[in-house]
Amino acid sequence: MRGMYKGMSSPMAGVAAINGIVFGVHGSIISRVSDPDSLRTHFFSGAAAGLCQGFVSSPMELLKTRMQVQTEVAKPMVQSLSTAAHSSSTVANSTSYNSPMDCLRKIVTTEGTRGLFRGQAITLMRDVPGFASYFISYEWMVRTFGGCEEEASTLVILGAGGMAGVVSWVLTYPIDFVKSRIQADGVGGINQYKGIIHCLQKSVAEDGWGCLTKGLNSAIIRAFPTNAATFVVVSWTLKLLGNNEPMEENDDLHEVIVKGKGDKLVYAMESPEPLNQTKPFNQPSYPSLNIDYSSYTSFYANYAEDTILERSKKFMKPINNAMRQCSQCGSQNEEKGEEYITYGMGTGCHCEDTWVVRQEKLTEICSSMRSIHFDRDHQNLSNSL
Ligand SMILES: NC(=[NH2+])NCCC[C@H](N)C(=O)O
Repeated sequence: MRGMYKGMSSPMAGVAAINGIVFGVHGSIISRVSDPDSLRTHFFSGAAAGLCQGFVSSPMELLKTRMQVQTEVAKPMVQSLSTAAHSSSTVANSTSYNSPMDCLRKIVTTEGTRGLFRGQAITLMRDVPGFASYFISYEWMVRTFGGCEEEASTLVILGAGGMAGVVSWVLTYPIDFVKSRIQADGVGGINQYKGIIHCLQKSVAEDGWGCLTKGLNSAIIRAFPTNAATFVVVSWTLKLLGNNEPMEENDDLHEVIVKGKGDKLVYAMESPEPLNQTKPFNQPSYPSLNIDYSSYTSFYANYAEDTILERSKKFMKPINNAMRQCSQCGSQNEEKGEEYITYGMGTGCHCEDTWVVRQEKLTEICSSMRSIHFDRDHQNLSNSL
């Protein structure tokens, strides 16, 4: 049994490093852009993640490919020569590797440092679209089948992650095939292919178009479970680290304001109507808050309402949690953040006390948002604030 896991440690370290880059780059782009929830954002941050990891995965896959082809080509040769010429430097240098490190050393000595980047361009050609399609399809599936990422069940994440891997490999497999041939070529400086196009032409001429999907089945069988597990581990880890927990109110406020969403949220929170209905801006929803809506009109005219809703949902969580239990009658309110936003601050509980606390909170939050907004953009709002 142990033999089946031989040589596992270096690929394992490699996969960890690559996934670290992939999810690190993707996640940090998502958290910095103004529309983190759009599928387009996931597409482009996936592409960027694919680009960054490509510089690590290409040399690593080169070593893997070289280690694998030597088993097919060189080992019998080495074995048959083992008594006579095992020490012969030509054979040892060009074809037989004891370990990935040994392989790396031999590539550098025979092909130079540049040799390590054989197949670099085509790896990027595979991985930029590969990871763009990976993330956009994952995101799309999670939303379609599981509501939103924070609510999606493990089963949905497993399915969406697995399918994202499959989709990305089906789309990029022919490129991967050419990449593998290019990386297997050039051992000891002898080149069969002059470049990507030449390799493609030669392969198709010799083996037919069908060769471009050779091995696709095994790639799919590998991709589903690997990527299902990857996404589950990533989402569990983020949860453990508290990424999806409602943030401290002020952190959340800060985030929202720094990203320039404060004004939108003020509106989102103060609007008692569903945001997708048109509401006359100059009618106060909460007279006690004394907000002059007339000055808001120019601001809200251009807002993408789904963005407001998405952002607000997250923002409302802490408030929601704070308000969930009515302090007067002790009843639990089950509303989701979305409802608070869509229907203003209305809840199932109409206790006077709940209402007062809620309104105080709202006033407090609105005013801190407004004062910061005021700093950012005095021309328009200064009079009303
Ligand atoms: N074609 C791609 N590169 N797709 C991205 C999927 C990457 C994923 N870690 C896998 O190896 O399955």
